[in-house]
Amino acid sequence: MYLVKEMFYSLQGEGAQTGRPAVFCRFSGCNLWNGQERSREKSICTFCDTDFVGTDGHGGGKFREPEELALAVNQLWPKGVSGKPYVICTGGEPMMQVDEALITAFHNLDLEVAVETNGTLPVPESVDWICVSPKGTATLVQTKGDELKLVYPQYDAMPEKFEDLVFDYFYIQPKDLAYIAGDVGVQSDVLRQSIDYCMTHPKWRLSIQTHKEIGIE
Ligand SMILES: C[S@@+](CC[C@H](N)C(=O)[O-])C[C@H]1O[C@@H](n2cnc3c(N)ncnc32)[C@H](O)[C@@H]1O
Ligand SMILES: Nc1nc2[nH]cc(C(=O)O)c2c(=O)[nH]1
Ligand code: SF4
Ligand SMILES: [Mg+2]
Repeated sequence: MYLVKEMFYSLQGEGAQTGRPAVFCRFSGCNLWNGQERSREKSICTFCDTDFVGTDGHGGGKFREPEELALAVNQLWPKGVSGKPYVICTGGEPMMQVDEALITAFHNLDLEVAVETNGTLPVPESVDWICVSPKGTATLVQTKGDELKLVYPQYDAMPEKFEDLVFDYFYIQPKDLAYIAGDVGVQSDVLRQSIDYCMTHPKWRLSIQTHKEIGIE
């Protein structure tokens, strides 16, 4: 059984695939936060910008079989849009649910498969695009992939810790402070610090959450 919060067709807003059309499949639940605001502060991941609780979002639900979920995703790729359909498995933490059977079901329908993961759980090699976004003190187990996209700054997870891992692209993504309760800093300072870091460490590129800027999902 796969629990999905929501599914929608949009453009990848972040990282190396920015601007690319994709079906987003947002899995329910996360291993670094239970999604309840009252436990945010004491969770391992404190700045999450996403509601991943339950299955009540648009296109969300419970899918008994991998083929059933793959079909539902495939149906969100608009008829007549050329090219291979691209699905981004996100969440919540998708690797709590994504398994070989689901990846195979996607591939059998000729979909290209990406994941957005916090890197605390292993990702099968069969996934076509792996984006790892490390979180605070959480132990990283997925130490290779296509892109490493670090939300910045995180004082328990600074870029130096990750720069020798095996990824093709390294991104700094300014932390969006809008979701954090209390006095947590100034958004313009976060942006300035992120720009400064990239300008002094050319291995790292800036990733802006463009979907938030242009007002799409
Ligand atoms: C909601 S997470 C879901 C996937 C997975 N759990 C993870 O953390 O990578 C999707 C992406 O949004 C990023 N993100 C979450 N909250 C953010 C925030 N407040 N500011 C910037 N990026 C954020 C995550 O780091 C991740 O790259
Ligand atoms: N447009 C858009 N791009 C995204 N890239 C990663 C996202 C995510 O929440 O995982 C996301 C998202 O929520 N929307
Ligand atoms: S690990 Fe990802 S989904 Fe989980 S709380 Fe953090 S940003 Fe949100
Ligand atoms: Mg998002």
